[in-house]
Amino acid sequence: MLKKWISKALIVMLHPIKLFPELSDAHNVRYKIVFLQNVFTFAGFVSLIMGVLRWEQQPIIGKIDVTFGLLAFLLLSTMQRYRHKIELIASIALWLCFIQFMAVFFLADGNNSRSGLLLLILAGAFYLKGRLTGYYMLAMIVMLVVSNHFLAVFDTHFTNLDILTLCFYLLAQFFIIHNYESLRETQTQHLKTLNQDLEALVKKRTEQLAAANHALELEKQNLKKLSDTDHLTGLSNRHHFEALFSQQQRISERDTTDALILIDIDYFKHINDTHGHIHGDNVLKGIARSMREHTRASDISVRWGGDELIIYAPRTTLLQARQLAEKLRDHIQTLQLPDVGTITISAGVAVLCPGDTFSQLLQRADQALYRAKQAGRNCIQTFEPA
Ligand SMILES: Nc1nc2c(ncn2[C@@H]2O[C@H](COP(=O)(O)OP(=O)(O)OP(=O)(O)O)[C@@H](O)[C@H]2O)c(=O)[nH]1
Repeated sequence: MLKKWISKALIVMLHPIKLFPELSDAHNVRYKIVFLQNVFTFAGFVSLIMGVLRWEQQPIIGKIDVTFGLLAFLLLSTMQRYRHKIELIASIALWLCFIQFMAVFFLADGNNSRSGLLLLILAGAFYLKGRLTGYYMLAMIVMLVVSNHFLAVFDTHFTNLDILTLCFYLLAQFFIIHNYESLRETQTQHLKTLNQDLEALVKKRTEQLAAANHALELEKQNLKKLSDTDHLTGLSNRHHFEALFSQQQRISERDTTDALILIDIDYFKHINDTHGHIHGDNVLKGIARSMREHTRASDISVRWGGDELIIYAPRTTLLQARQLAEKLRDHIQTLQLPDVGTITISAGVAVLCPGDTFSQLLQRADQALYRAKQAGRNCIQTFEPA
């Protein structure tokens, strides 16, 4: 039963969270470690020296001092290994000091300065564990000192005046530290508020920046699309195709057959001259639309310049490309364009051979197109590889 109570009391005393709920403050950990290192070193040496000096005259106090001196060094080395347990170590240190100083206060004789020790514990309690623990300590010290004085459990040889003076000292120190702690807490709270405001501002600015970045990125993509697109037909422009072609060429080097269909509108000059440029533009747009409708997503439809258009069809054989061109030609001649009526196209088809340059491929398609025009227009010709 007694064992159970002792262990319960120990747990309550040593567990900083249970006894001192307001105190665990991560920001103070570093300062507490430095503080405790100093305290343990200093208290260790002082207790050992005092213990040796008192050993002869006051053996009990001498032994207590030596014991606590050794404990201080033990705690010092423990703290190096268990820095993350700083709150627990601080609690242990506080209670050990409390026991040692109270023991010295009650058991040592003829030395009035021992009451000064009690002021030290109070300061340590405030510093290590905050205001609440400071209040507890003050209450315990005053209660123990006053009740011992009246009950005379230990004969301390203090007079009534001595005890009254000590209580005043303790109260004076309490007010000083209490005011200091209140001020510090207010400042900490103020800093926390400032920090929160700053964090909120940074978050807001970050979001604004992200939104601006997103808008910029969209604008960039838009501009890129505009610079890659022929504004009349909406097809890729020559510049974009030339840039793309270098990538397609790399694909063709990996044993694939790519085809190029070079399309030219028949008698386009005549259409322009007869119906005007606006109608000529509409013809170009109509053919571009047909090209988009008849090609796959992987094909690239390009306005090469003037009335010349290109379909670049990756992984397509000469036969397949010819069929595509025929289908397109067939479709276009069935279109009935307002005011213009029927139009036709001619096309030359060639395939990319390994190691080809773009101009070689284009040249072959152009030769085939020339033959289509020579053959009377509205037809497809292919350039058969040797
Ligand atoms: N409406 C319009 N016409 C253009 C545009 N670009 C070029 N052209 C005209 O397209 C015509 C191209 O004609 P040519 O290539 O000489 O020959 P064609 O009349 O098509 O005759 P063939 O190709 O031999 O059947 C020229 O009159 C150019 O002025 C454009 O953006 N809009």
